[in-house]
Amino acid sequence: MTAFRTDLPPEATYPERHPDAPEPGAELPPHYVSCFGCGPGQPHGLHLRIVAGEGLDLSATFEVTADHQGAPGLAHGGLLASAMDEILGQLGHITRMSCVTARLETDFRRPVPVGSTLCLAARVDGVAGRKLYASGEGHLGAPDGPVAVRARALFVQVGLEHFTTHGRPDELDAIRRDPSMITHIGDYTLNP
Ligand SMILES: CCCCC/C=C\C/C=C\C/C=C\C/C=C\CCCC(=O)SCCNC(=O)CCNC(=O)[C@H](O)C(C)(C)COP(=O)(O)OP(=O)(O)OC[C@H]1O[C@@H](n2cnc3c(N)ncnc32)[C@H](O)[C@@H]1OP(=O)(O)O
Repeated sequence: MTAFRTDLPPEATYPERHPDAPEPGAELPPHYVSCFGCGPGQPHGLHLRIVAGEGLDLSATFEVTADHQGAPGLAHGGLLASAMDEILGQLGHITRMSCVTARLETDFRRPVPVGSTLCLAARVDGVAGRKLYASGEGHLGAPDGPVAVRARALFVQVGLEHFTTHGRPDELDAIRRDPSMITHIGDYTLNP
């Protein structure tokens, strides 16, 4: 049988919920105000509002609008993958690991009509060193509705230098002027 690169390795462990993780039921702050997935200051974004679960899990709703079309009246698959990337990536808030997506696998199981609400769920499956394994689904209409999209991902923990080395100076300078544009996870310090 084929082993997928997001299969949990044998050395993976299941981490504790971090004591500084958002309270169960709390809405997560956007990690960056201009993020396409969660940023309130991003006019073209998905504006996902993500809520912490009891354990190493998150939920969110994605209102699918005419702006999200691929085929007429149907959501674009790439945007559905983006929504899954966002909620899976935000699991770093629960483990306090600042991560970037290394691999994202997506199964599209049903078409998602414009006007539908997609109820997203995501959970940590395990951690191995810097690697965080996660999976999730998007349910049509309700949290127990039919599964329209399923995703598994591997995230890799990175330090602040990942962003300061690769990010565009204009945006980095704007954050230095107004650090409230980002939410710190883990060991980020902007002005060491
Ligand atoms: C002042 C500014 C501050 C800004 C901060 C603001 C916000 C913070 C932002 C994000 C974090 C917060 C929340 C996230 C929320 C939303 C989700 C959206 C997330 C994204 O949308 S993020 C964009 C897309 N994302 C990328 O832009 C990544 C590009 N990429 C790289 O930057 C490198 O590629 C990296 C870092 C991934 C690894 O590079 P590296 O050099 O550090 O480490 P290396 O290559 O050794 O990999 C280590 C181990 O992972 C294994 N591994 C790696 N890749 C694999 C693959 N594809 N499949 C299977 N295994 C893989 C290796 O095999 C090895 O495994 P082993 O340790 O067992 O050998």
